[in-house]
Amino acid sequence: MSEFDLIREHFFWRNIPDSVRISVGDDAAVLRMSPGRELAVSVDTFNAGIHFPLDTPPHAVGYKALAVNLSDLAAMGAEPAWFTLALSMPSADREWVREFTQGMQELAEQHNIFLIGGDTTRGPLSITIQVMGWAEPGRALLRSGAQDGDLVCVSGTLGDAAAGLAVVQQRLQLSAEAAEFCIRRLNYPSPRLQLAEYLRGRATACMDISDGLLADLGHILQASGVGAHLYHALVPLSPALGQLTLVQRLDFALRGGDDYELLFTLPELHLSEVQDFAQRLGNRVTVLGEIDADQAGLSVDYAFHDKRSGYEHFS
Ligand SMILES: Nc1ncnc2c1ncn2[C@@H]1O[C@H](COP(=O)(O)OP(=O)(O)O)[C@@H](O)[C@H]1O
Ligand SMILES: Cc1ncc(C[n+]2csc(CCOP(=O)(O)OP(=O)(O)O)c2C)c(N)n1
Ligand SMILES: [Mg+2]
Repeated sequence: MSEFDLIREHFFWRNIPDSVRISVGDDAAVLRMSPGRELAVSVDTFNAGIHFPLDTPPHAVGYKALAVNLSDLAAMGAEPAWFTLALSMPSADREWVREFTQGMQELAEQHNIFLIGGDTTRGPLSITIQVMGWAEPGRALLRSGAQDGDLVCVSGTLGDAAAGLAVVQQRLQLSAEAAEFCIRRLNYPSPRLQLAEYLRGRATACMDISDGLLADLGHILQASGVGAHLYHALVPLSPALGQLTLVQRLDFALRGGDDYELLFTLPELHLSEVQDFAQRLGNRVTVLGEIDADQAGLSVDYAFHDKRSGYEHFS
């Protein structure tokens, strides 16, 4: 099957939204801008063997490659609009591409984001997605902005995906039920777009957790020029991790990464409304600590056995 057959079969999506004048099939997409709004843009690469195990089902690869990018739009409090897809793969495996596109399209439909173009090449399996979305002028959620006394909050539970990866890589054994839950959390992260929208105008700083809580909270603290105290007993853990030792659980939850939950700072007066809203979405929001402007960096009431704070590509 040729490159162009693949593109025609899988990447020409129907129901083109009004905002797209020219989509897949020309030299560039042409988009209708929305006056009075700001455009949020982010790109992330997803490499086989680095970002996902080689034997990950193609449906999950397509889903997650888009999910991690939608999570960046959520982290900014932006509304998804369009994305481009650069796909490199060793051969034109029609069935593989079909399942990959299905996974991606399922999530794209849920969040109203449309594929407007891309590139298809031969090479090691690698997916690069660029997402674009709308932000209200001056109201995007930034990493800077955390204030003394704000609560440090997180959505969902942490460490499930890292435990799922350890199970897939046969470094960890869990009960069949717990293993299935954690592998699902690894392969099908949920971008927290609705919660993020509610955080606009309430949270003072926000990001998504990709590299691990400690590493990513470090980015908020640095961008905001403040420190924080974190209490390890408050970290939200799913029942699936209940079978692990404390050291294992905290390692996955604090430094494992791949969570794609929201990490944000919140003035205390907004806590109960944010928690109620999260609960209505079937999610939860947990307070892990507080911002302290007089503190240098992060203090955690737990002694780690090494200095790693999260996932880092080049160390
Ligand atoms: N090669 C690059 N060229 C330009 N900017 C980059 C490059 N790599 C990363 N960045 C920028 O550095 C910042 C941090 O990147 P990253 O850690 O990938 O963020 P995230 O975890 O949100 O994906 C982002 O603003 C990103 O756009
Ligand atoms: C095979 C495999 N090894 C390791 C991981 C764990 N992992 C890979 S990348 C990553 C962090 C996120 O990736 P990055 O490229 O840093 O994303 P960004 O921070 O740019 O969003 C994690 C936790 C994985 N998911 N699969
Ligand atoms: Mg990145």
